[in-house]
Amino acid sequence: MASSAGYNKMFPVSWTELHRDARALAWRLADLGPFKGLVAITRGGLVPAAIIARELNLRLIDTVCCSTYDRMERGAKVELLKGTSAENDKGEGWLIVDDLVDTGVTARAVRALLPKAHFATVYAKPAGRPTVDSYITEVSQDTWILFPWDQEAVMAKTIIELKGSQQ
Ligand SMILES: O=P(O)(O)OC[C@H]1O[C@H](OP(=O)(O)OP(=O)(O)O)[C@H](O)[C@@H]1O
Ligand code: HPA
Ligand SMILES: [Mg+2]
Repeated sequence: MASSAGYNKMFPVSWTELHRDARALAWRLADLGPFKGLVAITRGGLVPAAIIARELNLRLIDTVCCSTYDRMERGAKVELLKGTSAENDKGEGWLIVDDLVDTGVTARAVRALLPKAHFATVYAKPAGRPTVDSYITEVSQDTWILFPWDQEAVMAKTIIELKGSQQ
């Protein structure tokens, strides 16, 4: 059964902010390498991975393909759709990149495949924080991080309309 984690705040992230935060993560990772290559966790890890690979001059990029959430609903388990050749050496010397860690279930599943890799996310929530090695920005557990690829421009409600809908 799917479970909803009770998100009641939105933290919208723009393309510019995501680029800045991914570059800040790359600065931190630059002192921890060199890495053999980078494993991006699809799909959310793909954009930060491209930015970080550029900054660290990594050309060897692989993916672990998995699916945990359907929109804002968490599924019963992490579905692993594709692994990586980095598993041959348990991920030693590899960098894993994802957009965020929330509950940590995705990170734990990928760590089981690549226990020796360095796991980095741009954003982290408290429950998942212990499962990653590096991150840049922490947000509270009841916050949904709204990535730029999940946003569209719409006409905002006025304050009077918003107040009216609360009455
Ligand atoms: O810490 P967790 O509770 O496991 O949540 C974090 C994971 O959930 C999201 O992926 P999602 O399954 O939504 O797929 P997507 O990357 O394709 O959007 C996000 O990109 C992380 O990979
Ligand atoms: O806060 C989030 N934002 C986007 N995707 C997610 N997947 C788990 N938590 C989140
Ligand atoms: Mg993901």
